[in-house]
This record gives sequence, C-alpha cells and structure tokens, in this order.
Amino acid sequence: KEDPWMNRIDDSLQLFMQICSNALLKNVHLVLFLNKTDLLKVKLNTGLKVWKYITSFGDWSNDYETIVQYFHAHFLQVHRRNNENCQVLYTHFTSVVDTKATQHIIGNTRDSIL
Ligand SMILES: Nc1nc2c(ncn2[C@@H]2O[C@H](COP(=O)(O)OP(=O)(O)OP(=O)(O)O)[C@@H](O)[C@H]2O)c(=O)[nH]1
Repeated sequence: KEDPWMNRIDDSLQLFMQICSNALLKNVHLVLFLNKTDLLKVKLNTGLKVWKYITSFGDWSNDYETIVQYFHAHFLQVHRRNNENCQVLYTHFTSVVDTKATQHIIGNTRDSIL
C-alpha cells in the first residue's frame, strides 16, 4: 500500500528494491516501466523544479532528459545492488495514454521475453 506521507519516487524505489531482492525473482530479468512521462513534461512546462521535491537532485539541469536519466540511474543502482545473478534490467519510459507507443513497447517487451 502506498504511504501517503512518502515521496512517490522514494516509495517506488523502495517497492522496486523489494522486487529486486525477492528470492522468487532473483533468477529473472526485469522490465521496468517509468510511466507517466507525459505528466512529468506537463509539470515541467508549468515551471516545476525537481530539486524542491527531491533534494538530492541538487544542481542538475531541470530538463526532461536529465530528470528521467537521473531517476533511471537510481533504479539501476537499486537493481545493481540487489542483483546477485547478473540479471538484466530493461527500462522503458512510458506514457500509457499514448496507446500507439505503448502497443509498440509491449510488443517489443513480449518479443524479448519469448
Ligand atoms: N496522463 C497519464 N495518466 C496515466 C498514465 N498511466 C496511468 N495514468 C492514469 O493515472 C491514474 C491511475 O492509474 P493506475 O493504473 O492506478 O496507475 P498507477 O501507476 O498505479 O497510479 P498511481 O496510483 O498514481 O501510482 C488513472 O487515471 C490512469 O489513467 C500515463 O502514463 N499518463
């Protein structure tokens, strides 16, 4: 269950850590969807500053590419630290309201799994 007091990114990272360190999942490759990229873009256009919500973001440039790579690096780090068997982490930046792009990504993901 989501903790209403916790920053959503921290909450997601914690959940992801539990997934990565779960004994049942230690021998599988994982696919990570960093979703709602459209909402991030909208918020950035309204002037949102990431450092106000994530203090560790510090002086990084407040542009979309830097921000998603910053988040991605955190998830990669969690995966690396909880990945004894050298499993692969596939990451996709998604906006599932874009059904065409999502269909394409799901298709690619299914092909990779098969
Ligand atoms: N704009 C936008 N809305 C989305 C996206 N993904 C989900 N939503 C919407 O967000 C709401 C919550 O959807 P859920 O499927 O519960 O997604 P979730 O990731 O569990 O969302 P949270 O409860 O916000 O953590 C719904 O109204 C969805 O339509 C997205 O990529 N872009």
